[in-house]
Amino acid sequence: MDNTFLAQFYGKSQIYTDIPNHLYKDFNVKKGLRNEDGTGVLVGLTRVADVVGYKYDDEGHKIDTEGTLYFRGIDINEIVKNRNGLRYIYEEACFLLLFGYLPKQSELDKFCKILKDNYELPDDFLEMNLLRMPGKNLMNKLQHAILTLYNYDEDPDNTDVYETLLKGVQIMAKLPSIACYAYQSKMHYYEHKSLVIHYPRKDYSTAENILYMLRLDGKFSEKESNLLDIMLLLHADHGGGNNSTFTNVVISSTDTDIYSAVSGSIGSLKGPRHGGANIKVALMMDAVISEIGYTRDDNKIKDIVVKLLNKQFYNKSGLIYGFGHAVYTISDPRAEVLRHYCGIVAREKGREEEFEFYLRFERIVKDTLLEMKGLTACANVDYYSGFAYDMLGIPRDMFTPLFVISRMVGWLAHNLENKLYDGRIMRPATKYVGTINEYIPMEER
Ligand SMILES: CC(=O)SCCNC(=O)CCNC(=O)[C@H](O)C(C)(C)COP(=O)(O)OP(=O)(O)OC[C@H]1O[C@@H](n2cnc3c(N)ncnc32)[C@H](O)[C@@H]1OP(=O)(O)O
Ligand SMILES: O=C([O-])CC(=O)C(=O)O
Repeated sequence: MDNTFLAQFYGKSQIYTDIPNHLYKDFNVKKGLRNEDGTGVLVGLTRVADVVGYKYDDEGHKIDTEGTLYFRGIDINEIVKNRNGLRYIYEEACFLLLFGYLPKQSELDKFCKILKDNYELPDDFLEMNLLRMPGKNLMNKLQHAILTLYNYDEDPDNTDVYETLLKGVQIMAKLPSIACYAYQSKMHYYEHKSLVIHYPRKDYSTAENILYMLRLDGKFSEKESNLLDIMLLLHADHGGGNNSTFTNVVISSTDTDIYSAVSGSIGSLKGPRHGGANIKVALMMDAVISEIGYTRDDNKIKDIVVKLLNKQFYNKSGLIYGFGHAVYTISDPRAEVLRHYCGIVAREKGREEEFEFYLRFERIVKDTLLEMKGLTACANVDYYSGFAYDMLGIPRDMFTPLFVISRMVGWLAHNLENKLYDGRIMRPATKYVGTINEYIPMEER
């Protein structure tokens, strides 16, 4: 495509289209839907999850606190701590998020059975949509696959709340197979690897099936599936304000089908400032480690951190992926859990040197962000998740798709809540700040 003219039009357009930055302040526009103090503009009420990173003192000043994440009022740390050998901790969290209470064993069994009965994909779906049409990016492929599921639904445009629950649970159950097969298909087509297709097993949990479907020999240890189960739990929801969940609710508020809304959420989660940060962290750490190795020299690490912030290294975005958060400043509770597990697994797998480097890098990034940008920022969930997945032998292509598998339940829970208790089409306003112009006939321009 010859872009010369487009470049010329684009260059000329800026005289006509420019919006001076001060106007945002003049009209009190909340850029990024944020208040002056960085907190999010209130756009809804929820009882699904609470993301706590600050409180207000008596004078109304924002005070940063350690991060806490509650699912239906229960601290996620309590869920992780009380695991007690349960194989279905993620499924238990799904029940909790969807129905608001902790299931009795019999209720959890019934819920898991519904998921298991829906694990498999419709006839010909695997062949027609995944094997014959491999995708070079799994997130885009997931969007495509979800939109295609619409065609297999007899009543896809039914947006009734209960129907949405049924459809959503079916999507949740099928996502692990879709993602794993999309990965296998990509590897086979683009990398000429052997095509591995294991059908999901009904005696396996979501976490177990993912490991089973990804591995050639289908084998995994209990420790590995336990860690993945916890990771799925940690990613399952993050309140109504995170970009992909908000996207879901915005799209659904038009009363469109759930397949369109989920596809939109996947598009949002792919972004490197959101869920896609987990791949960026892995790539950034590759670049850092190949430059300075697992050095214990803080100065060398600081130099590279400064270069990252000054847009002189890696992708020159100026961002350090895996750090910072819209709500958490002092700590992201999910990163705390993951750091703990990464330490344990790294020792078992002989990867202590790498883990210690991650710890040092984390400390220096935090100090440098404060020093250079005045920003109190912590490692977020995406900083340690890739390292953990890597130790589980999970390929990078699957990092963000795993987030989708896990977060689907959060999207669904907020979608249902919004349908039940808000239900109005989302329609904020923008202020026109251009001029009013005459239409000039062609011969006079
Ligand atoms: C699952 C998740 O979505 S967790 C988040 C995953 N994303 C990442 O890890 C990407 C890196 N982090 C970021 O881009 C940001 O911290 C976000 C998107 C997570 C949050 O963004 P915001 O809430 O807008 O950031 P915040 O208001 O705290 O940032 C203020 C300033 O600090 C900068 N900043 C924030 N995080 C970082 C970072 N990781 N590296 C460098 N600078 C940063 C911002 O660019 C901004 O600078 P500016 O005023 O010069 O433009
Ligand atoms: O809350 C956010 O903005 C991003 C996040 O951590 C998540 O969605 O898990």
